[in-house]
Amino acid sequence: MSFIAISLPSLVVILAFPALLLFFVFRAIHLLFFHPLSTIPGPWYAAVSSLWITTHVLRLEQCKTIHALFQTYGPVVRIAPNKVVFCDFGAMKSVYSTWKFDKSDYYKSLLTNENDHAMTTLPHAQHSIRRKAYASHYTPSNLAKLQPEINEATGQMIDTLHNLPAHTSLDTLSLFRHLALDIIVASSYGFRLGAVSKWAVEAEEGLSVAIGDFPKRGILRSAVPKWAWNWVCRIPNARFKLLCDSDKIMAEFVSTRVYEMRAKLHADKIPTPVPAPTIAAPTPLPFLSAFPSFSCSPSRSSSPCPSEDSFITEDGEKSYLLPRLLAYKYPSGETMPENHVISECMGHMVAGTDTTSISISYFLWELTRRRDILHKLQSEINAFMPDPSVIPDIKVLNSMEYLNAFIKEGLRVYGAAPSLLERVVPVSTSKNFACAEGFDLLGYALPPGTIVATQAWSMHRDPSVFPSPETFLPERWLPSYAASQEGPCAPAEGETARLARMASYMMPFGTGSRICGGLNLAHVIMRVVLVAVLRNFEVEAAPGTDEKSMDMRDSFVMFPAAMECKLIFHPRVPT
Ligand code: HEM
Repeated sequence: MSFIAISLPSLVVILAFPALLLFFVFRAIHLLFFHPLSTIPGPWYAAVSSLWITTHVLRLEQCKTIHALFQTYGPVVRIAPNKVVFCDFGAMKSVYSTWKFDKSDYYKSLLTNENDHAMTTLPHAQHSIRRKAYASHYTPSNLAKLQPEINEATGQMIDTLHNLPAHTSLDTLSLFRHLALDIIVASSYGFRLGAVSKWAVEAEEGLSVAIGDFPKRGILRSAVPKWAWNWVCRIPNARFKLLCDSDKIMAEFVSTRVYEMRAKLHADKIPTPVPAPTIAAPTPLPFLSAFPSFSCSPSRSSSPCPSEDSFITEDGEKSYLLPRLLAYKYPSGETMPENHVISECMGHMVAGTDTTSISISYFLWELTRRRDILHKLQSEINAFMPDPSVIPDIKVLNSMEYLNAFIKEGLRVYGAAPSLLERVVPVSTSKNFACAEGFDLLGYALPPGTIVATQAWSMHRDPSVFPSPETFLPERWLPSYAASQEGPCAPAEGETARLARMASYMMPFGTGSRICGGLNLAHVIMRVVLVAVLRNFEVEAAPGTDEKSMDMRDSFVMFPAAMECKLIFHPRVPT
C-alpha cells in the first residue's frame, strides 16, 4: 500500500476549489428557486449573478438590453439577483410618486467634491430639505427674469456660427456643452464665463472639460481600488491629470464664485433672497404656463441687458442660485455649510450641461433627416420671430404649438437621461406603508432591500400609448392629430384623454419627488436655442454623421456611438 504525501497548503487548495464550486452551485439554486424574487420572469443567468447585466453596462448598452427584455418577458423582469425592473405606469407612480422610495447607492458615484448634492442624497426626508434650498431658483417666474442671460449667451453663439468659414463641420455636443455651461454659470452666479467664445478659438474652457470628464472619473474611480486610483493620478500626463482633477477644478471655480458673491452680498449689491417655501414638492411641468413678459437681446435690440452687477429687474427682484443657497437655513437653524453649497452648485453644473447639449444635438440631427418637420418648424419660427436677431420672450416661445410638439417628441425619443432610475424597497415599516411582507409590484412581492427601477427609454416606447413608437412624429402631440387619422388606426379615446395618457408616460426628467430640479431651465434653453439656430441657419449632417455614428449608447445619460455629432450650419437666405 502506498501513500502520496500532500502538504497542508496543497490540501487546502485542493479542498477549497470544490468547496467554492459547491457554494456557488447552492447559491445559484437558492437564487433561482428559493429566493423571494425567484418567481419573477427573466433570464436565469441574470438571476444568479450581476455579471451579465454588468457586461451590458460596461458595453454602454444597458437601456436597449433592458428594453429587449421587456419585449421578451413582459413588464416585470429580474435583471440581477436583487434587482427588478418594470415598464408599467401604475408601478411607476407607486415607486416614484406615491411611496417615494429612497434612491439606491448607485447615485453615490455622482458625489461632487466628496459631498452630497440633491441628486445624490439618498433618503427622501433628507433630500426634501436639500431640495428646498434651490427649488425657488428654477421657478418659471425667476427663470423669466434670467432670460436676458440666456438670450445673451445664445446670441453670442449665433454670432460665432455666423463668423465661421462656410461649410465648417462642427461637433455640436461640444458647442452646446459650452453654451449650456455659459447659461448655467450666468444664471447660477451672475458670472460671464465666455466658454463659447473660447470654444470658437479652439481653446476649450477648462471647466467644460472638467464637467465632461466628471462622469468618466466617477466610473473609473468606482472600478479601481483607491490605492490604484491614487497611483493612476500620479502618472505625469497632462490629460490624465485633468481627468483626475475634474472634481477639484469645478470645486475651485465654484469656491471663487462663493468668495466673490459673499463680497457682493457684504457690500449689499445683491438683495438677500426670500427663503424658499416650506414645501419642496416639485413644480408640475409649468413650462407652458404664463411667464412675465421680458425681452433682451444684447447687441441686437433696444432692451437693456444685465450687467454683472445688476441684480434687480424692473418687475421685481431676481436672484441667482448661489445667493439663495448661501441664505438657506437647515431646519436646525444653521445656514447651509459652505462645502454643501459648493457641492450643490457643482451638482447642478454636472446635471445640466451634458443633458441639455445632448438633447439639442439629437433634435437638430433628427431635423437634418426630416426636412418635412424642419420646414414646419421654420415657418412657425419665421412667424413668431420676424427679426432673426431678436429672440422672442419665453411667453411667446411657450405659445408656439409646433415647437412645443417637436420638443415633446424630441424628449420622448431622445431624452438625454433614458436609463434606470434606481430606488430601494424600504426596510422599515412606516405608519402608511407596511412592507414587512414585501412591496407588491404587479402581483410580485418584493422584499425590503430589493432594487427596483424603470427607464424612460422603455416607458416612452410603449406601443399601446405611442403608436409606431420608433417614428419621430411631433404631430402625435397636436390635439388635431387623431381627427386626421382614419380607419383602424384612429384612436378610439377622446383627444384630451389621448394627450393626457401620453403625457403621463413621459419621464425624460425622471418623475415624482426626485424629478429633475432644473427641468424648467432646460425647457427655456431648448426653446431659445432651437428658435435662434433654426431662424438663422439651415442645418446639414456632416459626412460621417449618420444612423450608425448617432446610434444611442448609455451610461446614465445617453450619447452618440461616435461620441460626437458633426453638423454644418449654413446661414439662411433672408426671406
Ligand atoms: C434636457 C436636459 C435635462 C434632462 C434630460 C435631465 C434629466 C434629469 C433626470 C432624469 C434626473 C434624475 C432623476 C432621478 O434620479 O430620479 C435629473 C435630476 C436633476 N437635474 Fe436634470 N436634466 C436636464 C437638465 C437639467 C438642468 C439644465 C439642470 C440645472 C442646471 C438640472 C438639474 C438637475 C438636478 C439639480 C437634479 C437633481 C434633482 C433632485 O434630486 O432634487 N437638470 N435630471
